[in-house]
Amino acid sequence: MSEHTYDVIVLGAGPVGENVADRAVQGGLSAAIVERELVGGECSYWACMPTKALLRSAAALRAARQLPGAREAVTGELDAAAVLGRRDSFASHWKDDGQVAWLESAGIALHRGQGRIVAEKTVEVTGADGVQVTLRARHAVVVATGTGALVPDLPGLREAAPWTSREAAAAAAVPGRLAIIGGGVVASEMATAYAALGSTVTMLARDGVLPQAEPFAGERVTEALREAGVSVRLGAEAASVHRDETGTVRITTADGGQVEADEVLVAVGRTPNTQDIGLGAVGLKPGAWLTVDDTLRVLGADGTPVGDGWLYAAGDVNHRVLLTHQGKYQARAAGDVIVARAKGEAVDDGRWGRHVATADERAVPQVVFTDPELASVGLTAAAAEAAGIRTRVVDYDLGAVAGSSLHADGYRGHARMVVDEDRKVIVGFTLVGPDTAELLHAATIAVVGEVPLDRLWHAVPSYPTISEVWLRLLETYGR
Ligand SMILES: Cc1cc2nc3c(=O)[nH]c(=O)nc-3n(C[C@H](O)[C@H](O)[C@H](O)COP(=O)(O)OP(=O)(O)OC[C@H]3O[C@@H](n4cnc5c(N)ncnc54)[C@H](O)[C@@H]3O)c2cc1C
Ligand SMILES: NC(=O)c1ccc[n+]([C@@H]2O[C@H](COP(=O)([O-])OP(=O)(O)OC[C@H]3O[C@@H](n4cnc5c(N)ncnc54)[C@H](O)[C@@H]3O)[C@@H](O)[C@H]2O)c1
Repeated sequence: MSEHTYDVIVLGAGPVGENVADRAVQGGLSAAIVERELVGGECSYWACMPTKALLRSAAALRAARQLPGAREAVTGELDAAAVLGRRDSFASHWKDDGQVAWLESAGIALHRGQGRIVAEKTVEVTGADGVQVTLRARHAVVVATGTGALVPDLPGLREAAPWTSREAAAAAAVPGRLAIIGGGVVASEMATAYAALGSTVTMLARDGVLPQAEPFAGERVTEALREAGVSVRLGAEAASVHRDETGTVRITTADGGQVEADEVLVAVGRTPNTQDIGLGAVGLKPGAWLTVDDTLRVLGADGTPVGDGWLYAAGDVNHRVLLTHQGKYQARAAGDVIVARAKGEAVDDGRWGRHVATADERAVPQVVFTDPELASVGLTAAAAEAAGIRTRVVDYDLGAVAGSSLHADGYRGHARMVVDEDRKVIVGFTLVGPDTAELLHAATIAVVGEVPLDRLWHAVPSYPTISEVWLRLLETYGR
């Protein structure tokens, strides 16, 4: 068995693993990455990129149809085959040559195969051909193995060969009827996409639509999905699933109802890829989420770093935030702190320090690419109150802003800012409305920068943009 030694070994070449390795190399260390499927991970081939490609053309068509002049120029229907074709190219046709070339240019070694931790700072890689290689780390091993779709133990579900987010993202054809179990982010985005592509979509949203968001956002998205022809069944719970010999899937709901479909998508959350990575060798439970400290070191059952602190976990697998951008943010902190510790340099682990992922706690931005989009950062009003913050909630009708009415006829949307009354800073901001995604970063800066409200009066939004909602919210709050 061949052996190699590197300063840092990263398990998983998703967006997070790639970024940890890159930071380590940029800091002067050597790094290797282990990948069992495609370099680029879930995000590139089965998640962020292909799903957003599935959604984008329909959003552009809707935008054109809301404007006289443009509307008349758009006479046809959405070309589903062309959308799927564009999606294929955004998934790089499920080939990772481009990302492998990037790894090479970044000076990161690649070992293909399943990586398992077999001892302290030691990883064994088993290639598809069964050949094993041993990798030893001088300083750190980083687990960035991400997640897979959670398939619940519903009678008949597995036998019915359900779609997970992977099949929904990579489908070669649009099913006539699509049933979706779940009401979260994947369910809402895929209901939006497939309804636009021509499927008859039924959504069984047991816990509501986008229940983690501000309630007005979930309500508006529900309304829009229904306007788009989706049957949204709030509170409906799938009890059993059966696919018959003709291929038709029948879902029986807890209240005895039935839904028929050609495919059923299960979108009820994620499970960590930690089942077969050797966690038992370091006293951790296989299949569990990895708990980390603020510098992303994995903690054992006693709450202290595993070993002398050589094991790190970043991205989805640590369950802090399951978003690519936030995982990459953790990766920058983890890569840099590994370098600092390796060189004996000071660790900057205070709040908002270089080596911690402080924003994970209360300043996470997210865009849900439904139509209308939901863009949010920080805490909802309910979460802020639950955290003991004395809040004031300020709402504004996004459609009443001059820039919105210019943007699209009949523009509908809503904005909310949640103010910490003791500190007079914004702790949460939510926008729901067409094309709000690109407005979000201003709010992220305000939340992370803890910009005082009285200073925000001097941040003047351009006229006539949708961003003028900032001024309207401040006026509603009062000076
Ligand atoms: C349908 C869908 C859409 C999404 N859209 C967005 C979006 O628009 N924006 C956003 O920010 N987030 C989105 N997300 C979330 C995003 O995909 C994840 O947060 C992100 O992929 C996490 O990156 P990661 O590197 O931690 O893990 P992953 O991307 O899952 O990468 C982990 C890698 O590790 C490899 N691996 C696992 N185990 C081993 C092992 N033992 N040995 C070797 N290799 C291993 C895997 O093959 C994989 O390549 C979406 C998720 C889904 C499901
Ligand atoms: N645009 C984006 O940022 C984007 C897009 C897609 C996914 N993601 C991320 O990927 C992750 C996974 O998304 P997801 O939609 O699978 O998870 P999720 O946590 O967003 O939603 C899962 C939903 O399923 C419900 N649920 C759980 N068990 C159920 C059951 N047995 N029956 C019916 N409903 C059940 C939950 O109440 C929840 O609302 C999320 O953390 C999300 O942030 C992000």
